Amino acid sequence: MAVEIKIINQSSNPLPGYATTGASGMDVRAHLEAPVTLQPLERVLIPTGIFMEIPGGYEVQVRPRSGLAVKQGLTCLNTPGTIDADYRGEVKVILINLSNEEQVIQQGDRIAQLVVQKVEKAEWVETAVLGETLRAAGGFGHTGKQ
Ligand SMILES: O=c1ccn([C@H]2C[C@H](O)[C@@H](COP(=O)(O)OP(=O)(O)OP(=O)(O)O)O2)c(=O)[nH]1
Ligand SMILES: [Mg+2]
Repeated sequence: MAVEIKIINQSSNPLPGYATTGASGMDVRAHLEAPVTLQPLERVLIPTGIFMEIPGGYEVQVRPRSGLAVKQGLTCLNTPGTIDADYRGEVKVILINLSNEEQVIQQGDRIAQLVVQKVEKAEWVETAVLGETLRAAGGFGHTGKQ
């Protein structure tokens, strides 16, 4: 499926891109004038230098990269981040350091991945009665119990 995304890259970074032909997400890079250091449990808003025009009916999700998570304890705090189709500001990534050591983000580091998704819009239809199911109101780990 082809989705047109307009990206204005103000940095010297390459455009976000799929690392392999089968990749779901395009890796996106930090756009920094100086390295950013995160103390344990510190969160920071990292600019990417990119702005985009997402077609109506789509969104872009900002997701963490597993390599950063397992090696450095860095993840996106609000995962998946939502880039709305009508957003024209700079895409930013909220990173948090969940390791117990200081972590440094350098200019050009691949900090997250962008996934283009179709968005369905729903309308509420008010009703007094909901359809019955076996699960009913059970949730939050209620299955599999004796
Ligand atoms: O990881 C993210 C999440 C959001 N945004 C930008 C694009 C998005 O369209 C806008 C608003 O995001 P969201 O709806 O998640 O935040 P909010 O707290 O509800 O803010 P708003 O009231 O502006 O919608 O912020 C990012 O750049 N990165
Ligand atoms: Mg919002």
